[in-house]
Amino acid sequence: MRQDRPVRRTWSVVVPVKDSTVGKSRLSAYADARPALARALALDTLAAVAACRAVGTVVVVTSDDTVAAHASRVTRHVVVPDPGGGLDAAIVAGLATLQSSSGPVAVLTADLPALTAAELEDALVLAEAHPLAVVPDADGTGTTLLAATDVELLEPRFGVDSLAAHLAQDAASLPAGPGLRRDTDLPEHLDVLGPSLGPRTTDVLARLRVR
Ligand SMILES: Nc1nc2c(ncn2[C@@H]2O[C@H](COP(=O)(O)OP(=O)(O)OP(=O)(O)O)[C@@H](O)[C@H]2O)c(=O)[nH]1
Ligand SMILES: C=C(OP(=O)(O)O)C(=O)O
Repeated sequence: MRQDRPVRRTWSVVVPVKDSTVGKSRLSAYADARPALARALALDTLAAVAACRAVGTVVVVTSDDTVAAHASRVTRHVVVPDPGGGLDAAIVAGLATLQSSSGPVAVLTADLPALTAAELEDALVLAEAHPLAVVPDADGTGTTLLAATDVELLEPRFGVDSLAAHLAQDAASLPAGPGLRRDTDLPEHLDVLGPSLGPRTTDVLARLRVR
């Protein structure tokens, strides 16, 4: 039973969130609702992270005012301004706030609206056994979680074909639940997740339906 299992290690988790006014451009089929949807994806992801027993500090790297305001109100959350320069630069800025003494560190993308705290805990417990570990996205080419037992071991190579790049660093590939694997880049990814979507994403999509 997961609830009875003691959590052995507490992870710091870095979550990069692109400004919703420009992020999730591949969801442009949602037209003027895309920014609200991008924000909802991030807030549903962050809710699961905040509820995860294996997570201590959460570092949110963003220039999105709404997401930053939300994160700054949550205990154990730190907001780091997005330095510009893209995803890996944002992650590196988040990692720079942590030290070796911080313990194990993971990077999680913010487009996982069906993620559950239990799925994240399971992956982090598995990751304890490896210096570096990766969770492949549902397409089998990207990365949703990159985890290291020490911050010094983390060299993010997110973007196109990031799974191959992280495996080339000798990251162990971890099994994971569907909410942790299905990043939502395209409208059909939201359709696949359907009833598993978090409440904020579900709400945005429901409002669109009654328009
Ligand atoms: N802080 C920050 N986060 C980023 C940046 N680029 C991507 N991200 C985040 O990284 C995660 C994965 O990136 P993508 O799926 O490519 O997201 P995206 O760039 O918003 O989406 P597209 O415009 O459709 O490519 C998402 O949660 C984004 O919010 C960036 O430049 N800065
Ligand atoms: C950022 C990534 O991919 P995507 O743009 O497909 O979400 C990634 O998998 O590293």
